[in-house]
Amino acid sequence: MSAYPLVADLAGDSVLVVGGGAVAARRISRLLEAGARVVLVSPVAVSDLVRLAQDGRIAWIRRRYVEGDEHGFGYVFALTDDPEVNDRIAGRRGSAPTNVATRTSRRRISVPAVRQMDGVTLAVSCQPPDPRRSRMIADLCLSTLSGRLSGA
Ligand SMILES: C[C@@]1(CC(=O)O)C2=NC(=C\c3[nH]c(c(CCC(=O)O)c3CC(=O)O)Cc3[nH]c(c(CC(=O)O)c3CCC(=O)O)/C=C3\N/C(=C\2)[C@@H](CCC(=O)O)[C@]3(C)CC(=O)O)/[C@H]1CCC(=O)O
Ligand SMILES: NC(=O)c1ccc[n+]([C@@H]2O[C@H](COP(=O)([O-])OP(=O)(O)OC[C@H]3O[C@@H](n4cnc5c(N)ncnc54)[C@H](O)[C@@H]3O)[C@@H](O)[C@H]2O)c1
Repeated sequence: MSAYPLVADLAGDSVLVVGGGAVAARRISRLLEAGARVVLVSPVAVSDLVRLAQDGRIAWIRRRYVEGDEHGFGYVFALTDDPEVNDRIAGRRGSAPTNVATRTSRRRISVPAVRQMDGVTLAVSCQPPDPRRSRMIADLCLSTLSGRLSGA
């Protein structure tokens, strides 16, 4: 894939996240910071997500994904540990841009390694995906820029 980077304004947008593991917790934390309304579909969730649901910060539908759940959402995150389920969600005809956590040819949007400081967002992504390299480069950029950004 030749990537086309975008910066999205998700404030007030409804986003569906399927799967409630560590990857979902990471994605949802950033989605909430961006002001998105998160609906989680998952039979089980990690403790951070259970707490967010208890506090009313996300809506948690406590069951497995059912075909059609993605209807009406602007963005979808298929983050279960079952690549077949994730691919099925991403492959639905007419569905919203979908992020897939497992290896796939159906990932329409990708999540970069992100670092933020002084109102600047750094986002690093590799094609093909190489999360460790992305993380390493993002950290390197951050330490290089540290203390040098204000006023720049
Ligand atoms: C940057 C970061 C952002 C984030 O996730 O928040 C991120 N992965 C992170 C961590 C991480 N990822 C993985 C591990 C486990 C061990 C390891 O390998 O180290 C860990 C470590 C951990 O979890 O701690 C394994 C893994 N990742 C992907 C696959 C499937 C594949 O390769 O297709 C597999 C194998 C799964 C399998 O076995 O099936 C795919 C993707 N991971 C991406 C992003 C996107 C491409 C980024 C790029 O452009 O390079 C993409 C395409 C997903 C997407 O877009 O959703 C974050 C660093 C956080 C930071 O420091 O900022
Ligand atoms: N993209 C990335 O950055 C990245 C990083 C690490 C791991 N991974 C891969 O992504 C997947 C998810 O990682 P994780 O650590 O969050 O996994 P996890 O096993 O902790 O969580 C998976 C979640 O999916 C839920 N689930 C399973 N089947 C479901 C279904 N049919 N409908 C709804 N929910 C369902 C489970 O209840 C669980 O909450 C793993 O397969 C892992 O290999 C991706």
